[in-house]
Amino acid sequence: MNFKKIHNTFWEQGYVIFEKFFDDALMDNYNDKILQHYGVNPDWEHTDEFISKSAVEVIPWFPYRDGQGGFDGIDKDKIFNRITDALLKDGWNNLYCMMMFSKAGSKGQAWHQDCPPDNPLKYNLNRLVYTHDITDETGGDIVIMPKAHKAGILPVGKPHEDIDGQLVFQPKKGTVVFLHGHCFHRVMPVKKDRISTNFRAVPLGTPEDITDVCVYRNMKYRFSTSEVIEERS
Ligand SMILES: O=C(O)CCC(=O)C(=O)O
Ligand SMILES: [Fe+2]
Repeated sequence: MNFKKIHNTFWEQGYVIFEKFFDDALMDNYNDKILQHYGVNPDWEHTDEFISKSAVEVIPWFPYRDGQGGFDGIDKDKIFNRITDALLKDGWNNLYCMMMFSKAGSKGQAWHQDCPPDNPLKYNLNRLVYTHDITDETGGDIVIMPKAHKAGILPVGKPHEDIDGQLVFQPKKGTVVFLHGHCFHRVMPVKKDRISTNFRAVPLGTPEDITDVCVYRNMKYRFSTSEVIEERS
């Protein structure tokens, strides 16, 4: 693996993608485990105000916070973590591991930045791992605006509207996407139940609550208090 090239691609584009990174058996095992957690008809955890205003429909689960863990096949993978070393050269910590579930027929996730981009040195690194194929049938493509980690704040606009230059991806089982938290991204509407997993990391010295405030095109939202902290128009 050419870690220097990976580093350069990530820092130029704001993301870097690896296909077939994890093997099918591990992904199937984790996919089943996640589905079992959610059960067949999970309830939304966010407030109705958040869901309607943000155009985000996703139910998060933090398995390591529940003391269940159980995803070390990803979390402790040597190459996965060596790539992280290469991206965050001055050291890093795990932030948290978050599983995400979106029901068939739901909106996906509107354009956002995972944290405000006020300080370019304060950000989260998404390490997204896909445990099942994303296809035309499933919907839920991930859309990324390349280089937007250097573009300042996400422009005001309609939550799901296309942005010139956006790239649409359908990650397959075992794909890993390393994505800068300031890089604009969204998830297209979901046609079949969708799972994604995120083993978030942060550079050393980043506050633990870095992702508490998320930037959308129409607002900034604080998850810990479930409130819109700024309307954007
Ligand atoms: O589920 C995805 O593909 C992306 C989710 C996302 O926006 C995130 O984890 O920050
Ligand atoms: Fe995100």
